Amino acid sequence: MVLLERVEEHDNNDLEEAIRPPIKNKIEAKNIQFGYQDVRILNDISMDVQEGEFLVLMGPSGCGKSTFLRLLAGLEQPNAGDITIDDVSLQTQAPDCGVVFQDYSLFPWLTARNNIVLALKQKLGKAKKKQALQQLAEDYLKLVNLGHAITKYPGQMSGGMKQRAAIARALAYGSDLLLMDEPFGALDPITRIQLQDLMLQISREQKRTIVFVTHDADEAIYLADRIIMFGLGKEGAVTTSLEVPFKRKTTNRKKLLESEEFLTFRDKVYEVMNKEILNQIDETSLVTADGAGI
Ligand SMILES: Nc1ncnc2c1ncn2[C@@H]1O[C@H](COP(=O)(O)OP(=O)(O)OP(=O)(O)O)[C@@H](O)[C@H]1O
Repeated sequence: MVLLERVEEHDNNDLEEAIRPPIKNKIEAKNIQFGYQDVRILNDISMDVQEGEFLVLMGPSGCGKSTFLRLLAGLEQPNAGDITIDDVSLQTQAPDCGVVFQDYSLFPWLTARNNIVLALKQKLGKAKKKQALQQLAEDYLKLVNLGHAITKYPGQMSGGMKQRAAIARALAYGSDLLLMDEPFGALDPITRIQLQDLMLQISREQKRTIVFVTHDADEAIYLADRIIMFGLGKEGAVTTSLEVPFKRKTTNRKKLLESEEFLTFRDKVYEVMNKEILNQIDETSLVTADGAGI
């Protein structure tokens, strides 16, 4: 726990307390319903996320994955049902979570370090020593291998670097939960692989609870302890849970992706995905312009 050791050096109990990684962070969503006006998006969704679990959400476009993340982040309230973290309802206490989207969302006028210092200030309030916050921000940037870029502005960084900085900021900001909505969707394949490995390292070393949305089955299987597939039921989203049946990979990535167990499980994921997609097409697309079936 490099960061904690470093914080202890700062001799600042408040700061240490505030950024200490979580001890518990079990999430439970029970009978969640959510919609906009008359349109039902989520229908009776129940699931849990275990402490330290890497949960991946998949499913066809528009089925409500991002909406569900927004509920987990406390940005929207369910119309019915409840979400709790360690038995505390999000209706009574907002979650302490960091969020990473596809589009980096860094402040362009701040350096990488100051983007994180700002997040730490928002989290910790004022009256924290500036030097301690800067040091901590640098430590988070080193954690994501950006130690060489602490004074760079977003405009001077590649997409991969910006996304690393966004991950560092989310880690600094949220300690209960890390929510990631297609965070690597805009990156080239090599950078994407590097950041997947970074996320596995973070998940392993920091024991964060992570909920991650992707459309990429290989990425999902490589990262997840469990995959929850959203599908479009008649009344809104329904889910299927798929436990990844092999242990987290300290092994060689290429070997893993070519292994029998990986390929067999991928077939199963595709089967569920295809079923959901075909259901959606049945209900929406197989109709000609004059309303007749094809
Ligand atoms: N602010 C809003 N007002 C009305 N409808 C919305 C709003 N935001 C999202 N929706 C609708 O809610 C549904 C679910 O959207 P959401 O973004 O959660 O899906 P998704 O599964 O994340 O899709 P994708 O994979 O394409 O990102 C969609 O039909 C979308 O049009």
